[in-house]
This record gives sequence, structure tokens and C-alpha cells, in this order.
Amino acid sequence: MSSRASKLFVISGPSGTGKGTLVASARKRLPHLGLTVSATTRSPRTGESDGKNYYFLSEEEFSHRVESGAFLEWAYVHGNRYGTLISEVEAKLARGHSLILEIDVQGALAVKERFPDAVLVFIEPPSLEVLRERLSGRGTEAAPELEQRLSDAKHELELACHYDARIVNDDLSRATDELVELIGVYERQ
Ligand SMILES: Nc1nc2c(ncn2[C@@H]2O[C@H](COP(=O)(O)OP(=O)(O)O)[C@@H](O)[C@H]2O)c(=O)[nH]1
Ligand SMILES: Nc1ncnc2c1ncn2[C@@H]1O[C@H](COP(=O)(O)OP(=O)(O)O)[C@@H](O)[C@H]1O
Repeated sequence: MSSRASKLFVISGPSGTGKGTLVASARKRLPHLGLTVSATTRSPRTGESDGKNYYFLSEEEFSHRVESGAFLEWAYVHGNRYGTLISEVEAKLARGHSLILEIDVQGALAVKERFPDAVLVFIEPPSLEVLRERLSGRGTEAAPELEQRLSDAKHELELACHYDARIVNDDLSRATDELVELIGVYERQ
């Protein structure tokens, strides 16, 4: 029998650093890991669907949920609002499995305050040049949004010192090994 504790893992990093890709790759090897679906006011990208990638809300709907106390945390990121719903975390933690929250640095610090045992993992790009290539290669943002995300990245990278662990997403398979190993170590503690 494995003795695995359920833990909260918070994954952050600049836009385009590969958080989504890396988390999906790690979850193939750790299928017990849950993933919360956040709410956001940004528009869906091609291929994204409501309730799967995000709960896509209007400004009014988002404000209503803020007022009704539905969020564990929420923040403005790259000019839009994003938030973690308490209902998502509670329902998924109740299953007794570890959970990944892919949220920004403001959200990560708020979660750590509420759950001091949460493990904060920061995903770094190999360089700002590679970050630009990945973000433009993804092709999901128009030029002004892309520049805003790259400019925000510099500030986000300065906050990596607040995290429990940092992983450079250079080679995907190597970075996946590192993330899988790290999750295993914390789950065995
Ligand atoms: N605080 C907070 N940040 C979030 C949440 N959901 C997503 N984010 C962050 O919002 C930022 C933008 O996410 P997204 O628009 O999907 O773009 P991407 O990071 O380029 O894939 C990322 O840093 C996410 O980690 C949330 O629930 N709360
Ligand atoms: N290790 C990697 N090497 C090369 N390209 C990568 C790597 N990780 C992710 N990518 C690519 O970079 C782009 C951004 O990745 P994504 O997971 O969307 O980033 P994020 O979720 O951090 O915004 C995608 O096109 C993805 O395929």
C-alpha cells in the first residue's frame, strides 16, 4: 500500500513558460492528481470550452461571485480577472487526492496564507528569448496582449523567490521528470 498524503500544489509562471503543457504531461504519469477549473473574464481561445479550461464569466457574473464570497482568491492578471472557486477546491479535495492549482503569483501567495502546507512550484522559461518564441509560436495572443504578457513576465520572475521550488522548463521530458519527482517527495512527507 502506498502512503500518499493529499496535498495542494500551486503551479505558477509567466505566460507561455509551459505550465499547461508541463502539468498535462505530469498528470499522464500521476493520474490521481486533480486540477481545479478557475473562473475568468478573459475570452475563450479557439478550442477552449466553458467548464473545461475555465468558467468564462462576464464582468457582472464575476463581480456577483466576488460579492457572494465564492472565491478562495481572485486577482487581476494581464488585464483580466481570474479566480479560484471554493467549490472547486472543496469538491476535489474531498476525493482525498492531491490537487493542482495553476494560478498566478498573487493567487499563490493568498493560497499559501490559507493553506500553509500548500506547495508552491514556479515554472521558469530557459530565457526571455525562448519565452517570446513559445508565446508567439502558440499564436493565441495578438501583439499588444503578447507584449503585455512578456512585460508582466519580468515582474513575475522576480517573485519566484517566494516559491518552495523552481523548475526550468527547458526540455519537456526532463522538466516533467523533475515535477513528478517533486510531487512524489511532498506526497510521501
Ligand atoms: N490568481 C489566479 N490566477 C489564475 C487563475 N487561473 C489562472 N490564473 C493565471 O492567469 C494567468 C493567465 O492565464 P491564461 O489566460 O490561461 O494564460 P496563459 O498563462 O498564457 O496560459 C496565468 O498566470 C494563470 O496561472 C486563478 O484562479 N487565480
Ligand atoms: N519544454 C518545452 N519545449 C518547447 N516548447 C514548449 C515546452 N513547453 C511548452 N512548450 C510550448 O510553449 C507554448 C506555451 O506553452 P503553454 O503550456 O501554453 O504555456 P503556459 O500554460 O505557461 O502559458 C506552447 O505552444 C507549448 O507547446
